[in-house]
Amino acid sequence: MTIVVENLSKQFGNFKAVDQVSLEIKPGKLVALLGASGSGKSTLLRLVAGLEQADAGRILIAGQDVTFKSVQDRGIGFVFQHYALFKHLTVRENIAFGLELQNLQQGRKKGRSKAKVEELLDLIQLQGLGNRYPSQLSGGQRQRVALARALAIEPSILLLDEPFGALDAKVRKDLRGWLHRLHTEVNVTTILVTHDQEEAMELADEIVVMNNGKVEQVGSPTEIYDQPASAFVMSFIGPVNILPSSSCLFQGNTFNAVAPKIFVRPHDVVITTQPIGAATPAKVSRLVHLGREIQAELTLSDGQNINANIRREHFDQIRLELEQQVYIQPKFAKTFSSGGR
Ligand SMILES: Nc1ncnc2c1ncn2[C@@H]1O[C@H](COP(=O)(O)OP(=O)(O)OP(=O)(O)O)[C@@H](O)[C@H]1O
Repeated sequence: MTIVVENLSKQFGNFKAVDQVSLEIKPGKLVALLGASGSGKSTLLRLVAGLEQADAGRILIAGQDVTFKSVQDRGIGFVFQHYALFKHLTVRENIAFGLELQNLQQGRKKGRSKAKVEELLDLIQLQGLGNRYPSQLSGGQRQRVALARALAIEPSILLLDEPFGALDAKVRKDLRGWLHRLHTEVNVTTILVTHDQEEAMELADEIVVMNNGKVEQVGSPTEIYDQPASAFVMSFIGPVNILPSSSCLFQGNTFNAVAPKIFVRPHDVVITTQPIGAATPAKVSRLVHLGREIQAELTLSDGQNINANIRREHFDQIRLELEQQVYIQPKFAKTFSSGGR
């Protein structure tokens, strides 16, 4: 179902947590709200859920104005980082919980949930663990059960607030792959709140970058990375060197712009061991081995530091060493008219 948010605002005291946000989320898409802590992501999600009341603006779900509708009337499934499973219920009972409640409300017989619960156990790949209690599961398994519980009522929208936030990096990565497959299968319109840009890049059809309660940019992961709309987006998504335009790196090349700051991605810094063209001399001050890439910290003659990422094969060819003199050139650089806000 399409979700439309129009000029939505929410204040806590004098603090604008969500400030005139407008968005359109297309049916079946997975959209990530990405931003630093305190940027208003969770508040926006809670407004869509109906857990907070907006001060101004409207929320439309499938064309219906739900701004003043209760949580129950919005047909939404939630998974929060700290929204624990019921400890005294088994996995099966946890998944069935919302369904049983629905049966009760709609005057239907119990039992109806059985087949649905088995189907969901299949979907989350925990077929053998239906009779376990939450304390007998790993953190990743618990979050999968939480997702199955949210999906059980066949929500028209799924809202996920840092669903893998408390888990370690390896489990998070596995669950990301799993959530991607699950979303392709059930295809429910989903909003995912995360502060993890890798998670957003990997999972989302579209990313909404938030900053200070406002939307900085909406776009596909590629658009956000390759065509950042602002200095904030460029520095928030992916590593970047931010240098004054007076830096010696830009003398003698076309990147010497009028903007006060110039942004260069570490993989756009070309390193050679011999002087070529307008390349600037620099010294290797640190080498960090990141597996397939090596991060070289280089010091320019004006004392500025700049990071360059070098692919393993290239590194093996040029064989850099600490304190070595090299020559660097930006392959690509970007400026913003606001001057690096
Ligand atoms: N109930 C509340 N009362 C007062 N201030 C609040 C309340 N809820 C949120 N805030 C404030 O609103 C701002 C936005 O909070 P929100 O939780 O939406 O941010 P977030 O981007 O989700 O951050 P995080 O990633 O840390 O969860 C924060 O400064 C927060 O302190």
